[in-house]
Amino acid sequence: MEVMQAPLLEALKLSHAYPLPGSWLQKRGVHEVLRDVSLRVQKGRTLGIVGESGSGKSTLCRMLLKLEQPTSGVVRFAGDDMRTFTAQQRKAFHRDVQAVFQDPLSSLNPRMRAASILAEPFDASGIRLAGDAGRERLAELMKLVGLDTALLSRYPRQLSGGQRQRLAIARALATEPQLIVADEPVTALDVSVQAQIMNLLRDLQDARGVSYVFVSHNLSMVRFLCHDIVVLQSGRVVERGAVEQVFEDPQHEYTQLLLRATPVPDPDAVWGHVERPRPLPVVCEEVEVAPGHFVLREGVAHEDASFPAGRRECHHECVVLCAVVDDWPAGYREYA
Ligand SMILES: Nc1ncnc2c1ncn2[C@@H]1O[C@H](COP(=O)(O)OP(=O)(O)OP(=O)(O)O)[C@@H](O)[C@H]1O
Repeated sequence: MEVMQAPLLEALKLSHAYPLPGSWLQKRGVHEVLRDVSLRVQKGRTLGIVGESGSGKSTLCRMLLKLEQPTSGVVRFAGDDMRTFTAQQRKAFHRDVQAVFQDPLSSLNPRMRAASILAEPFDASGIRLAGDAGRERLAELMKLVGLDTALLSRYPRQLSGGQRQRLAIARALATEPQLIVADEPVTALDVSVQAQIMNLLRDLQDARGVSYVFVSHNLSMVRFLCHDIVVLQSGRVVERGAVEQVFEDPQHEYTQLLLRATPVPDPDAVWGHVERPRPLPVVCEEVEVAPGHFVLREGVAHEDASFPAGRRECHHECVVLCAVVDDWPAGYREYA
């Protein structure tokens, strides 16, 4: 049985398909990106989403952030179905759920100084920041993410990559959100800065009880930060459960493959080998192999009109993470 604590955010059987080029008029052909994805984010906990490039992680994040509509399925925040949000619920949602993306240069307005970037979420929530109290609030945010207040007058391009991502995190924290969806927040950073940002995220969670959805290719980081994990292959959840349980006893061969490709601090290990996962069977069903630990297994065939006719296997280019770990920073062992 799954732990029955009311989730902060819940996705139920989310599917998403993009129309193939030229298909609007002809009404045929879709690129199915996600299929029947279910997940839960608990209060004060972190859910990791992993999977190869193109498996649908960012699309899933956009749907959780209400930036994109699923083709079918439901997302609930604090028990409320996003499809039927009132204007007031929508406003509260955009205050309570924030995002941090991979590339802060493209997510931060290049024409705004750091102070205006941090003040923006307050404006959007109708909170007036003025005078000393306003300056103090911005200084508090900067301090929270370990940035010097002198940087408030800088433009994003005048900050280092690590400083920019700290600023993006500060902006996400401005409205005191309950959930931050972080889509590969450290991937674009120098490896030595990655550990600092990972520690910052964890400290912020300890201090503020914020929940995270954390997307990463790096399973060591997922193990460091996340409590629960969802493994995506070709847009389907092949395994989900508590991080420790899934890492200690991975049941799906794709999860096993990802874990084999994860760097471990073993100087004798040979890295750089790429293993390709087998395509998912056409018919699958989710099985609970241990309490709260779910695995996608080959299921019994049945007619499914919504599935593109003739499709037999995943059409993504499935390339598994290839870990080249010559230059791991000294802090790496903290993740292991
Ligand atoms: N707007 C779009 N229109 C059509 N196809 C799209 C669109 N956005 C994404 N896709 C396709 O959906 C699939 C999933 O993309 P997505 O970006 O969600 O994957 P991902 O797991 O986040 O990949 P990565 O790890 O490389 O960021 C890909 O095949 C991608 O080409």
